[in-house]
Amino acid sequence: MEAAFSKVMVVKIGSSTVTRPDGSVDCDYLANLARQVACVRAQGWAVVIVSSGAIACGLSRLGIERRPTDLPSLQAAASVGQPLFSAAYDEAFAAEGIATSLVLLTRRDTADRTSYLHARDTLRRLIDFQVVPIVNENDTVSVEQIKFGDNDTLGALVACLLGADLCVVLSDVEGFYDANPATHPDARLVPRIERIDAEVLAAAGDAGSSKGTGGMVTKLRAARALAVAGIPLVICSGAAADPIVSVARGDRIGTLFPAAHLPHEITPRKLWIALGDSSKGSVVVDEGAKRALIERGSSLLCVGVACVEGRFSHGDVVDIKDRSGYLFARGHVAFDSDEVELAIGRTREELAGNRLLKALAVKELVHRDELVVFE
Ligand SMILES: Nc1ncnc2c1ncn2[C@@H]1O[C@H](COP(=O)(O)OP(=O)(O)O)[C@@H](O)[C@H]1O
Ligand SMILES: N[C@@H](CCC(=O)OP(=O)(O)O)C(=O)O
Repeated sequence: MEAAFSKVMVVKIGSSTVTRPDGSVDCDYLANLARQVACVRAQGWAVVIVSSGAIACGLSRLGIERRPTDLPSLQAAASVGQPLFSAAYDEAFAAEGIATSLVLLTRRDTADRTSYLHARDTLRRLIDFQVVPIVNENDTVSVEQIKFGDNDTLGALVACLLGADLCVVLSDVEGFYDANPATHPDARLVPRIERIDAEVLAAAGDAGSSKGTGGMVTKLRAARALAVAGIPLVICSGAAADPIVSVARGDRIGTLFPAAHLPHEITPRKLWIALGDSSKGSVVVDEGAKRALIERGSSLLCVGVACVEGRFSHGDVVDIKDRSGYLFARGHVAFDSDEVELAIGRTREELAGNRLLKALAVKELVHRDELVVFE
């Protein structure tokens, strides 16, 4: 089949944007969305949509006004809402002559590299078939501890998976503000963020509505992974006039997070490490280790560890933070947390001189090939 598209855009749409205040599917919004997608497709963009809203829609259909807090109720609501959503998407896009498909993913799928690559191949083939895939988390079977929970991470993951050219997050705010606008009425929109540092992260708050789940925190985490992946991200209001068409045209709306120009190459496998699985704990490192990872692209050794948080096992993904709690890297660990704790406070020589602890001195805790640095 002849390639119909030259670029790929992933559009993430939040629950508040795509549902009415009562939680039902906003069919007028979907009709407008389909028209915009048809417009950018005609300009060569393949579009993949990551849409939230199944839970809100299911609760509305079940007549449940207050969002439950227990997982089975939310999962049951998603099971009711997802087919309603899929049907509404299909109808809206069919009016533009566009076929849609449903792709439901869980962390379990994306944490496993083989399943992750299969998801990529399927999405690519759907694009070849000129279908607009509608992606969501498979909430009905997701297990709490390993849920994406928010679709911002899932959107970034899909964009990285496809090596997208652009990711757009349609939210219920105009973009990223220098403080949470829900609690700071004088907060100002920031049109462009070159680097997501600790100060920027500190300005991000939780979701402002009862429907949204991630707020700005998860959007910024997604933005960091996208930046290292070389994929620009725009966060803008889903209620703006034709936001997808505007962003595709290069209009300055919302907040742009441009792609980072890193000195080191980031492989697809590293992007999978950044986003595929949830972290099982954290490793807090000293300044020397932080510099070695960022400036020299070194592996992380146990001697650089100040403390560990949570319990993790060999092969798990962990967050890597500095002493102030600033998360700057992620990677697969080669030791269990109990083993790492044995190394804390000991010099490399002490470890090397101890028959039982020697491995902690010589083997990397996180090998550079298993490490993704967000700086
Ligand atoms: N610094 C910030 N800038 C903008 N919005 C913020 C910020 N901090 C927290 N928020 C909140 O994040 C919300 C958007 O995230 P969320 O509720 O998850 O919506 P969505 O469903 O669009 O993903 C905003 O409505 C706002 O209340
Ligand atoms: N997977 C969930 C979406 C999770 C969620 O609420 O995300 P968001 O509205 O983007 O903050 C659903 O479809 O209801």
